[in-house]
Amino acid sequence: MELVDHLRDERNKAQFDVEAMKVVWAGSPQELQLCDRMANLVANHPAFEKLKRPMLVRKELFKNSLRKAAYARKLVIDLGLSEEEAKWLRFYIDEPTYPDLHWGMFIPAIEGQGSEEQKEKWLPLSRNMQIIGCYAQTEMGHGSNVQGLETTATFDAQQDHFIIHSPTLTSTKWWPGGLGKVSTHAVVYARLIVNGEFHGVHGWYNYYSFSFFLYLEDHSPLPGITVGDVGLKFGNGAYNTMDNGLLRFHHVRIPRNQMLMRVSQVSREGKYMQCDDVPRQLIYGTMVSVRQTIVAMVSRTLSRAVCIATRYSALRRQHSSSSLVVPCFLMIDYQSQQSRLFPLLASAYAFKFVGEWLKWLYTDVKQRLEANDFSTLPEAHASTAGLKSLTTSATVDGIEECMKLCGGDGYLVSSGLPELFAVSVPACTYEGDNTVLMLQVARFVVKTVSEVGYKEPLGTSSYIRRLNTLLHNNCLVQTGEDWVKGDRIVEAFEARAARMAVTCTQHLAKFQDPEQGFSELSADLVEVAVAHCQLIVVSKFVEKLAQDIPGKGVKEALEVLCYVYALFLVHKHQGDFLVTGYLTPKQASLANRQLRILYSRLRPNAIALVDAFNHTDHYLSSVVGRYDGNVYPNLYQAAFNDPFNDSHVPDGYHQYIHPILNQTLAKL
Ligand SMILES: CCC/C=C/C(=O)SCCNC(=O)CCNC(=O)[C@H](O)C(C)(C)COP(=O)([O-])OP(=O)([O-])OC[C@H]1O[C@@H](n2cnc3c(N)ncnc32)[C@H](O)[C@@H]1OP(=O)([O-])[O-]
Ligand SMILES: Cc1cc2nc3c(=O)[nH]c(=O)nc-3n(C[C@H](O)[C@H](O)[C@H](O)COP(=O)(O)OP(=O)(O)OC[C@H]3O[C@@H](n4cnc5c(N)ncnc54)[C@H](O)[C@@H]3O)c2cc1C
Repeated sequence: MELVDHLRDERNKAQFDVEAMKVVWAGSPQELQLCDRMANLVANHPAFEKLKRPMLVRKELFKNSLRKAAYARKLVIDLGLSEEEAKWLRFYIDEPTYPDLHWGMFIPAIEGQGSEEQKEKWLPLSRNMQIIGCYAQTEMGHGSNVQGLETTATFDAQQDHFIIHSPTLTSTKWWPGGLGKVSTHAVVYARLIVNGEFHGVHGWYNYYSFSFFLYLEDHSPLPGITVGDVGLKFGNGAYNTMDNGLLRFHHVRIPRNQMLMRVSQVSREGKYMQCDDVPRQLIYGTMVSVRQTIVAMVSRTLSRAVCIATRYSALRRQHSSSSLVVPCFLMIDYQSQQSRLFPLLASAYAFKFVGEWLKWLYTDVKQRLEANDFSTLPEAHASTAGLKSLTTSATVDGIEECMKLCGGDGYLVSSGLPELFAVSVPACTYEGDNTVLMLQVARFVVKTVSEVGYKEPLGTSSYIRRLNTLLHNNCLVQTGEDWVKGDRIVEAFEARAARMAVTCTQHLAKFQDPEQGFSELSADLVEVAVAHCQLIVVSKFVEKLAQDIPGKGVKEALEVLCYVYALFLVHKHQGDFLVTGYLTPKQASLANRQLRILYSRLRPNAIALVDAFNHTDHYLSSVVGRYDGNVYPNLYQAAFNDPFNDSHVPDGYHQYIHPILNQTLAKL
C-alpha cells in the first residue's frame, strides 16, 4: 500500500537541500550516519518499544527499564559497538537508567580524580560493567552548597582505613541516580578528617569534599549501610525509570586506597598531602564534564518538541479571521503561532552549534588538564555552568510552549510532549541549579571586569577588552536590513553584556562586604550572566555562518535562523538594550519589524528544517508529530490503545455509579 505523505506540499516548499542540512545538524557525515544507524537499530528492535511506558506502575516500569538496559548491553557486546555507538544507542532508547550515571559520572569521576594506579584497577572493571557505579555527592540538606556536605571520612591510622559516617539526617546522600537499587559501587563525597583535623581548609573553603570508592557487596548493603530509592517523581514514566537513591553510613570502614587520590592523598602514616599545582576545583571536574554533555545534547530535546509542534501546526486548520465557521488557516500561518514557534526552532539550531563549540572547548581543557595546565579552567567552568543553565531553562520552557502550541492534543500523553517535559524539567536542577550556576557565571564576569587593566580577558570574555568602545559607542542601525549583519548583532549583544556587567560591578563596589553585596544584587547578577551567555550563543552561531557550509540554500536558511534567534532575544530583552542606552526605541522597533520579515522567510522552510533533525517516529513517540503527518486516524486509534478503553464498564462502576443512578447511596 502506498503511504500518503500528508506533509508533502509543505516539504515541496523547501528552499534548501534537506540532506545537506541533516549533515550540518548532525555535525558531520560520519555523525549523521552513526546517529541514523543507532536510531534505526533502536526503532526496529521490539525490546525498545516505549509507547506503553506511561501506563506502567513504578515497579513494572523499573523492571522494564532494566530489561531494556540489559538488551542494550547485549547489543553492545554482540555487535561489538564502540563507546560512542553505545552512547547513541542509550540516547535513542530514550529512557533514563543507571547506565547513564555509570558511564556519564561514575567513570568520568574515576578518570578525573583517580590516581594512575586507581584508574588501572577500577576503569577496566567499570568499562566491562563488572561493577556498576553512581555519583553520590548531593545530601538531603546540601545540594547547591557542596561545601556544606556533612558526610565524614575519618582516617584510622591503626587499621589503615577510612570510616565513612553520616552524622546527621541531613547528611543522608539524596538523589544520586542508579544508587537506589542497582549500583554495586559509588563515588561518595565526604569531608576528610585526619588526626582530628578537617583538611583542605583554604581562604575560600570551610570544608573540602573528597571522593571515595565504596563497595556495596553482593548487592546486599554492607553492614552499616542503609540504601533505598527517594520515591516516585513527577510525571508518568518520565524519570521514574531511574532509581534515584538515598544512602546512609553508620561508621562504615573502607581501605585507605579507596580514596580517589589525584587531587590529594593520605599516607599510611596519616599524613595529608595536597598534590602540587593541582587546583582543588578539580574535584568539581566531573560536574564540568557532565554540564558540557548536557549542553551538547539539549538541542536534541528541544528539536524533538519543536519537530512535533511544527508538524502539527502545518497540518491542523483553524478558522480564518473573516469566517469563524469555515476552517482554512493552517495553524502555522498565524503570525502569533510563528512568533512562538519559530524562535524555538531557531534556538534548537543555536544550541546545537554552541554545544559543538563547548565540546571543542572542553576537549581542549581536558587535554590541558592532563598536561597539568589549569589556566583555562575558570573559562571552562563559567561557560559550561552558564550554557547548561541557559539552554536547559530555555528548552524546558520551550517544551511547555510546544505543548500549548498543539492545543489540547499537546496535553495528551500520545503527543509525546508531557513525558518529554517531565523527563527534561529536572535538568534545570541537576548538575547544578540553574540560578546557582548563573551566579557562578556572574562572579566570573564581574571578576573579569574588575581585573581590566592588569589582566587580559580571554576567550568568551575577550569582548571586555573593548570596554571603552562598548560603553560609549551606541548602535548604528538605521534600517531593518541593518539588523541582519553578523558583526552588528554580535556588537549589540557585547554592548548589552558589557554595560550590564559594568553597572553591576560598580554597584557591588559600594558594599563594604562583597559577599553581602553579591547576595543583595543576586537577581541583577543573574541577568548579567544571562546577557553574557546569550552573547556566547549568538556569537557562536554567527561564527558558524562564517564557515564553508555546503548544500543548496543551506547557509541562507541558517542565516535566517541565526537572525531569528538573535532578534527574538533583542525583542524579548529590549528593556536591557534600552536601559543600557545602547539602542533607541526606534532601533528596537526596527528589530521587531525585521523579525516579522524573517518569520515570513522562514515559513516555507519550516517543515524541511525539522525534517533535517532526522528524528525517527520511534524517537519522537508522538502521534501529532509523525513524519507522514497522518495525525487524525492515529490520534483516534491511540485513544482506543489506552487500556482504560478496554471496557465500557470501568472498575468501580457498579460499586459507585449504580448507587447514584439507583438512589441507593444510603447502602454505601
Ligand atoms: C544526568 C543527571 C545526573 C545528575 C547528577 C548531579 O546532579 S550531580 C550533583 C551536582 N551538584 C551540583 O552541581 C552542585 C552545584 N554546586 C556547586 O557546584 C558549588 O557548590 C558552587 C560552584 C555553586 C560553589 O562552589 P564553592 O562553594 O566551592 O565555591 P565558590 O563559589 O566560592 O567558588 C570558589 C572558586 O571555585 C571555582 N569553581 C567552582 N566550581 C568550579 C568548577 N566546577 N570548576 C572549576 N572551578 C570551579 C569558582 O569559580 C571560584 O573561583 P575563584 O572565583 O576563586 O577564582
Ligand atoms: C532527577 C535528579 C537527578 C539527580 N541526580 C544526582 C546524582 O546522580 N548525584 C548527585 O549527587 N545528585 C543528584 N541530583 C541532585 C542535584 O544535583 C541537586 O538537586 C541540585 O544540585 C540542587 O540542589 P538542591 O536540590 O539541594 O536544591 P537547593 O540547593 O536546595 O535549591 C533550592 C532553591 O534554592 C535556590 N538556591 C540555592 N542556593 C542558592 C544560592 N547560593 N543563591 C541563590 N539561590 C540559591 C535555588 O535556585 C533553588 O531555587 C539529582 C537531582 C535530580 C532532581
